[in-house]
Amino acid sequence: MLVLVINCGSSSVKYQVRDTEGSIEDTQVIAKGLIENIGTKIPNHTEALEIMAKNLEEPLHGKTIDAIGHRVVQGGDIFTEPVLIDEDVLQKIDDLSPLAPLHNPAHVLGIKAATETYPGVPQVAVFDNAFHSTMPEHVYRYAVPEKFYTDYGVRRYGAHGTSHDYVTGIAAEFLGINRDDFNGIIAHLGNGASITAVQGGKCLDTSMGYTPLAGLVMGTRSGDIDPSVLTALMMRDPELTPAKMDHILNKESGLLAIAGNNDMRAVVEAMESGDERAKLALDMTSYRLAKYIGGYHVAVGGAQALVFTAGIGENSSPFRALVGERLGALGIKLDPELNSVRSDAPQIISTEDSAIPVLVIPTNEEKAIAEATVEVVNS
Ligand SMILES: Nc1ncnc2c1ncn2[C@@H]1O[C@H](COP(=O)(O)OP(=O)(O)O)[C@@H](O)[C@H]1O
Ligand SMILES: CC(=O)OP(=O)(O)O
Ligand SMILES: [Mg+2]
Repeated sequence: MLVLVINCGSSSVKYQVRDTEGSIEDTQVIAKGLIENIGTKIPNHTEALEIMAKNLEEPLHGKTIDAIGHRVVQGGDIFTEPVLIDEDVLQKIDDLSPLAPLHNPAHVLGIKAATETYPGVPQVAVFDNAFHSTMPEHVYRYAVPEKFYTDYGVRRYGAHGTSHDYVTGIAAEFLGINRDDFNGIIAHLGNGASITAVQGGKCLDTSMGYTPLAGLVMGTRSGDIDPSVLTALMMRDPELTPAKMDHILNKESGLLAIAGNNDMRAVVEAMESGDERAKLALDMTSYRLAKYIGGYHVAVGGAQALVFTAGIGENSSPFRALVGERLGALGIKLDPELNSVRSDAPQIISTEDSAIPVLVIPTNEEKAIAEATVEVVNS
């Protein structure tokens, strides 16, 4: 079966075609690509998907796509497993946009565009929040009046779950631990970044919340902030509308606000050449992450491993080293030599006498989405 996996972000589309060859477990990549600058150089997602379809013509050699799997960040309380997309599902994904304002509107456009480009091909939505649906109530609830929860669904949902789930499975296997017995901490550090406390192979807690704005300091997102900052600023300046505030916290904050750049490579380079703002940004980012690691170590009753994944987690040894330096109290020690090796396979980067192993595991959301898509279409 040929599965097209589409990850529509707010300004980009990542896609992959995978041949499942009858095997759900081991899909092969036939073609992949990334289309950026949607909203600036490319007007909208419809045109982006037209470009994608053109790019795919040659690698597909006239073969047809059998199914399409979409990454969808937010399914709220409605979707906690992959579903076949119909009008009703599409409407619900759209209705959930306040819970993922950067992502869900883009997914809706992507699904509509794919329906036009590939009419009649079954489409499946695979939700980022699904893996986090096992969080207990005392973890996912906020200490605010109950009606916010009952009437408006205000609670922690989490994101990047497809990645956290996939990496959890690989980590347990790599360590030779039965997944159901595995307690670990998974740090998915990309443009958006989140960390998950895994207990018994399931999600116990995660740093993203009602929306993907919460938790860690990210490329352009603030992460955790005292909510009074928002109300105080908005009361002081009438020009600061909720939409503007949302934009500032999601798009103009994080590394970009402190260091003047949202790309980890550039920020590390700036720090190495003595830039004080870059150093502050990296101190803030690594400190926040280390604090979460300490908290989640306690939450899971002692993690058996700490895992780094995604763009920054897999590639930035300097950033991992900064985090590692803050974990001495837990007896966690990185091996500088192992940490400097770039590998496409799972690897250990901690010393032999580190209290727990620290791993780098390349994530593969597309593979997981393709597998889930095949399962839904076949069932
Ligand atoms: N070699 C590298 N060194 C440091 N950071 C990197 C490297 N390659 C990618 N990154 C970081 O990874 C981020 C993108 O991660 P990724 O997981 O692809 O994010 P997303 O899926 O949210 O687009 C970039 O913002 C960049 O800072
Ligand atoms: C949920 C989220 O933050 O996703 P991304 O990292 O792709 O922006
Ligand atoms: Mg990503």
